[in-house]
Amino acid sequence: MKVTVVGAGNVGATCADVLAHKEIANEIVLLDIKEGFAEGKALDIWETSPINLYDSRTTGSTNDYSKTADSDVVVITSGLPRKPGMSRDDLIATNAGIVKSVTENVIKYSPEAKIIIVSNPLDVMTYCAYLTAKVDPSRVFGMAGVLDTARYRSFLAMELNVSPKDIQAVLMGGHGDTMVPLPRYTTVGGIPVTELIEEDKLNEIIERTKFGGGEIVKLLGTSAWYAPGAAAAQMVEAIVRDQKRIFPVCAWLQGEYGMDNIYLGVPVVLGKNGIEKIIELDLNADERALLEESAVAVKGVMKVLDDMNVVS
Ligand SMILES: NC(=O)c1ccc[n+]([C@@H]2O[C@H](COP(=O)([O-])OP(=O)(O)OC[C@H]3O[C@@H](n4cnc5c(N)ncnc54)[C@H](O)[C@@H]3O)[C@@H](O)[C@H]2O)c1
Ligand SMILES: O=C(O)C[C@H](O)C(=O)O
Repeated sequence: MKVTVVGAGNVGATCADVLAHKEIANEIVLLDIKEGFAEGKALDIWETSPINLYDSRTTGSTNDYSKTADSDVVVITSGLPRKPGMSRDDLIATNAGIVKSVTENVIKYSPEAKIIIVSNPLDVMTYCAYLTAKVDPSRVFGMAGVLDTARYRSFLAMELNVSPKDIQAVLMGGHGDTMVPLPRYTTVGGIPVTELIEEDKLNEIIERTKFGGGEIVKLLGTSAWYAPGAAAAQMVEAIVRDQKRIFPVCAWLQGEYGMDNIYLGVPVVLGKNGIEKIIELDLNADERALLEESAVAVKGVMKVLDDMNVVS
């Protein structure tokens, strides 16, 4: 299996490292526009192979997409990260052009690839890649929910002093402050979370999750990379190993949840064909209202992209 990661910065290099270390693909290509950057990162990752005992091969390329040819999966992480005081949506002006040109090259050299978008603003950059790639939306989707639920689960594990492995959760909506964690669908070792934690404490954790990206930006001066890189790699693994994992993924909705023509985070089955099924939960009125609010926010930014006329 061949996997390309575009953008050899913090998230892209971390993703490539996890893919290699876990032998998720035997051929990993890291590509960046900055001269020598991807080659350097790829070489550094490859030099961990005798220590970490794996044989997946990681190579780098400075903007030469012929090296990425016939990739099975491509992860797009190229673009600016936000700085303190910025919202993810503030990145649209720069990142839309980057995601568009990268997607054109990706699809030219790997016409059959499944494409996972990571660049922000996530839902709208996924929409941008979909408009550019002009392929079935089951093959173009975004990584956000795996990260957002990981944050939620890790905070719950800290609070309850239990293993994060035993916490299952679903989170829906856009990858922004309007994301929708769903306590009704959160369990700890099969026990509904609401039986283990006070409502106030749970609400605090939900709020922390919604602003989890911003919490890291404030601490680091740039955005997170360990959890995002690992989350993207976990999605790649589900595809290349045809695992049929159920993950919250930014997917193109055409009637699901009563919504049309919008990229939004929903639970899906992820396997060798990309998004193999969108799972429709029976949301209650409050949950539906939150999802609709999130969809309005995403639609607003999609319109900004449409008005920019970046993608024809
Ligand atoms: N979806 C998520 O949950 C999530 C999580 C973390 C970060 N992000 C986003 O991912 C993106 C990358 O974050 P980062 O921390 O890795 O940033 P970074 O600055 O460390 O890396 C970005 C890389 O993209 C490269 N790049 C820029 N234009 C390019 C082009 N045209 N072709 C190829 N490479 C190009 C840059 O040279 C740089 O190396 C940001 O937009 C960030 O907001 C999303
Ligand atoms: O917060 C950011 O800007 C990056 C990313 O979307 C995240 O949630 O970590």
